[in-house]
Amino acid sequence: MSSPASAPNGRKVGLLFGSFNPIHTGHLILAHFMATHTDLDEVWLVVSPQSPFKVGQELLPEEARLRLVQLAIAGNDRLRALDVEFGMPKPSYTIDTLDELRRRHPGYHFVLLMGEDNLPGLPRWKDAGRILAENEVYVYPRPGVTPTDSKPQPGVQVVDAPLLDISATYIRSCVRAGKSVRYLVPEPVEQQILAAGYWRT
Ligand SMILES: Nc1ncnc2c1ncn2[C@@H]1O[C@H](COP(=O)(O)OP(=O)(O)OP(=O)(O)O)[C@@H](O)[C@H]1O
Ligand SMILES: O=C(O)c1ccc[n+]([C@@H]2O[C@H](COP(=O)([O-])O)[C@@H](O)[C@H]2O)c1
Repeated sequence: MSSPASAPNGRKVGLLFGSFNPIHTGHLILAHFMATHTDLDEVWLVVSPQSPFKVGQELLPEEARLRLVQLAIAGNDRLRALDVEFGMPKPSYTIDTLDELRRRHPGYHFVLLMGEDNLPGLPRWKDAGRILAENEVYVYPRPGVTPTDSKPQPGVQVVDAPLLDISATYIRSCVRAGKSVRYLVPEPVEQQILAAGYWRT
């Protein structure tokens, strides 16, 4: 990946925005891969209280989702969990958070990360033109996305990485059915899901 022109001193940080309902091994492999196989120094996982595209869908409270993210990334000094959107208006518009993070961390060079399934919908995001003009986007491939769904765009790079057919939807369906999610989520996340009775009660 090319070096940024605008990061003379700052660290290059990837931002993975998500509902994380719950975080799973797909997110973790994506985040760690980006932090270690690209020019990024670290990856921050930004927990969104309310995705504009998932209004009305079942969501654990944001604090519970953040806790699961914190449990999942404990001990990985390349990854960090962010609750910056908790105090911002809902739904959670990524352009507003990018502006807020740039205000808070002027020395950092941010890169937007996403799974390939999000790419076709990106033109419909708030201020999509500005998002693409102001940010590099690194995309992790995802099963089920056909190449015609994601047209090449300047500043958008799809990394070459192992496909991970894991989704939060699938994790929730397993938990609801009383099936094990061992290895699909980290062990502390599984324990917390079971202890709290998420999607069971
Ligand atoms: N298995 C995966 N492969 C590649 N990208 C992924 C994968 N799982 C999640 N992502 C990406 O992580 C980001 C956050 O995803 P999100 O929290 O919505 O998880 P999800 O598994 O897609 O959830 P759900 O199944 O509830 O829609 C998005 O950019 C999404 O594309
Ligand atoms: O800013 C937008 O318009 C926008 C539209 C759709 C999704 N997003 C963000 O993208 C992230 C992943 O969204 P989703 O719907 O795949 O969970 C989440 O953080 C959302 O807030 C942002």
